[in-house]
Amino acid sequence: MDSSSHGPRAVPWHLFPDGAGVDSRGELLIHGLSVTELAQEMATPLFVYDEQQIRSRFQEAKKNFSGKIAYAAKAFFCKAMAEIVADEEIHLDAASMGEIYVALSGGVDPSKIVFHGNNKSLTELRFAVEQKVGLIVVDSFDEIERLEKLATFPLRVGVRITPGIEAHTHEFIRTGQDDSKFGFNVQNGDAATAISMLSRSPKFDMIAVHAHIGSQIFSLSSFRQEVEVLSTFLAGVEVEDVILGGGLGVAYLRDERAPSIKEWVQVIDDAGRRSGLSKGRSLVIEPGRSIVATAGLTLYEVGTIKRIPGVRDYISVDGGMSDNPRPVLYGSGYEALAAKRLFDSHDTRFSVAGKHCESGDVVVRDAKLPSDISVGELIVTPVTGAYGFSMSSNYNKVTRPAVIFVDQSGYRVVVRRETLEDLVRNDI
Ligand SMILES: Cc1ncc(COP(=O)(O)O)c(C=O)c1O
Ligand SMILES: N[C@@H](CCCC[NH3+])C(=O)O
Repeated sequence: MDSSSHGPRAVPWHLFPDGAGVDSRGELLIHGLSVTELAQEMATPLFVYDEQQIRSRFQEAKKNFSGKIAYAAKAFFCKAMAEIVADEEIHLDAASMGEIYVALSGGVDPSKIVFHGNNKSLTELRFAVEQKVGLIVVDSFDEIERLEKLATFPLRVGVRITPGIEAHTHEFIRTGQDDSKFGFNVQNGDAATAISMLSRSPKFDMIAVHAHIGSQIFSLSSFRQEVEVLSTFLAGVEVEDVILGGGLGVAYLRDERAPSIKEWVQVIDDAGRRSGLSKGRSLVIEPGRSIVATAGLTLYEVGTIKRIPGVRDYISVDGGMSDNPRPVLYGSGYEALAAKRLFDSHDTRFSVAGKHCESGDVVVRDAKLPSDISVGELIVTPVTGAYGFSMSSNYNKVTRPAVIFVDQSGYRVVVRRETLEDLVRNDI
């Protein structure tokens, strides 16, 4: 038996929330609550978040960064999350009217909301103006026309620019390069034109410039480069805020290590000072994934096991691409572990499949699990806190899982599990 594949030291703790622990038999605990108990009371699949960890990631950012922090709602959002954002006095990056609505429902101060989107409709823009959203980041010439119709007093706006930076990440989640649907290109002069149009118009107060180079980025030098490029581009341009987007990567796999939020913001601060970008301006960051990814995990139950000798062994769980589409969309990797016996040897290869009518519906293509994994066992996939629940669907009319927040005082349901009635609620 491979001795490195079992025992407490073989558990990839860096992929689990800070509040994770284990009992003497190797069962996963979250703030002392056993996963068996949670699964029995709440059923599976279940999204479990360590609420304290979400708060402590915000605090880490606030403590170490000289500028402002806007949480990117797209990574994970619901009323309870909006309440944390409000409570921690964090700004909010909203990418739709829906995200603004949820933010307001959770008590986020509208003046702290930054509204993004490459195709904001007139209805969405009107809603944002009526709700007195703090900043609208203009993404296109068409949007300038739309906003001119709405502005009855000088509107606080920013300009999203595409600085031409190729960040090292999956091509679908890269956004800073010239070939992008987002923002005004620096290269062809559109960015400068948009800035001067908005600065000259009496309808607008052009107070910010925004760029975002992509997501799941491990190399801090990409962010340093972003700051330097912006500093050159903005020489002589007067703005209050320079918004640098989000994008810090997180470890999903056993052997991966990502920079911490502290390391990330220190690089940005340092580059801001050295390049002069932060002189007389506030820098703003918009982290999403790095705040919530590791705080969340998913519990599944094994339903069937299919062994195909010489080919592959499958275990199928009670969720899949409807609660985590990332493996299908981006080929993203996750770890899967037997949640009630983390110390057992995880040395046998299985494909953890979902329950959807789709061969590609895989949660983990090559998971290492105990050889005697059995029907009814609980499987945990860590690091599902970002872009899992937020990108979930009802494919095959599967109901979305519940979401619970756990802290030292116990757990609370923040999103209830969808019911069958929910599936026909909007049908006429
Ligand atoms: C404009 C903007 N800001 C912030 C984010 C959040 O990025 P991440 O979750 O990678 O931190 C995104 C998504 O990538 C984005 O498009
Ligand atoms: N949804 C992507 C990230 C997109 C970032 C949004 N701009 C992911 O799961 O990795």
